[in-house]
Amino acid sequence: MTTTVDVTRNPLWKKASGHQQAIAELHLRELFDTDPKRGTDLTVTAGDLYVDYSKHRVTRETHGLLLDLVRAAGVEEQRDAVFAGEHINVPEDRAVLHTALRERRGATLMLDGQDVIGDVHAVLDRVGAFTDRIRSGDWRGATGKAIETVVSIGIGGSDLGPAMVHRALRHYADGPEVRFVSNVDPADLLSNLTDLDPRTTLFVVVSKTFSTLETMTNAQAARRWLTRALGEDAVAQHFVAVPTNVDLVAAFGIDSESTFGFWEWVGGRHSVGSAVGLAVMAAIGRARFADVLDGSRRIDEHFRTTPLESNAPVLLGLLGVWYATFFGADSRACSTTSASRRRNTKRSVRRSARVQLERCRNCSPNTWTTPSSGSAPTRRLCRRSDREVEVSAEEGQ
Ligand SMILES: O=P(O)(O)OC[C@H]1O[C@H](O)[C@H](O)[C@@H](O)[C@@H]1O
Repeated sequence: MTTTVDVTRNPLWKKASGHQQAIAELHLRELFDTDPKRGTDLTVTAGDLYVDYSKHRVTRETHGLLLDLVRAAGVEEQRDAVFAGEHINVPEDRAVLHTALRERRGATLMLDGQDVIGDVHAVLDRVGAFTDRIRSGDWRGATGKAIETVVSIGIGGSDLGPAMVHRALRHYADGPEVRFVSNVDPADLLSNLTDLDPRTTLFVVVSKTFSTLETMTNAQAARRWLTRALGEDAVAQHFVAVPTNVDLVAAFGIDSESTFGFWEWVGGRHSVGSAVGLAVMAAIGRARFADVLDGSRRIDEHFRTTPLESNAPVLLGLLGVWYATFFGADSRACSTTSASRRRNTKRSVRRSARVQLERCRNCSPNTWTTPSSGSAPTRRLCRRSDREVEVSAEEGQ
């Protein structure tokens, strides 16, 4: 059973707050002058990732203090509870097992009497076989034409994961074109359909409940667009479903053979490793999709087994808490490096902490990301915000 600890009542919290006040005005240059080895020591590796947090506003003392807080908060126990399939989603009384989606074939994890890993691979195999058929042109639409475009309809957790992964991996895409529709404003669907041919279009309706208003409204509109051109019988060849609630799918007219389930114990964007990622698999192929799952598993293993001191997800999470809560930086800008990004960093680093918080007000900052460091929104955020902004840089290719 997992318990929640109010770490803000721990004396360590006050200590961290005092420490923040002591170092808040220090320039990064001073931090390097007093600790020249921080550039190599305040770094960790996780799989292929090299994480350098030496340019952040932390010292070795900050590192130690924050890790003490992590231990006091019981993060290690909570982490182990995640991997063990305990019901850490307390309000919904559910396990949170996205890690099971990338477990190796043959591993075992029993959840409520059911072998979760066996189920995961059975569905991945079906999705793989289906997307192979789409990619090879073996799966035909109602008029006998191969599928050229896959339109994934979903919202929230049933859209964000696949849309993000597809965007990140678009340079590996060698299958049908993939588009994502989530907005209930009909303009979103219509603008995506306007240049498509119903004869070569396949819709993937992704919805855990298969009853979300936005998704079902868009799915019904897409169905009308298709059946107006090809007739009711075409639905079976042009629609597939990714639900947990299989019963509602049949009523929509989607075949059970074209229904790829997922589970109550996975939620949000992390479900992309399941059948929710079907459109991504269609775009990049099952082998590359398996590579994504392998990489995710390596990070899971790192998170599960690496001591907290050099545990990348823990340290990056702590940086978020450090800035958001102790510096009052309620926004985080992530950007690739370049001269203009460096200017933003300097400006942000110069900015002194304006808000001192005694208690956790905002443990999770808003994250602003941009593929190009020259991006106007991030620049504007840094220049106009009267709050601290955490700037993290990702080295461009
Ligand atoms: O997958 P669905 O049941 O269609 O739900 C899709 C989304 O609906 C809402 O936006 C919820 O806030 C999200 O948490 C959920 O991911």
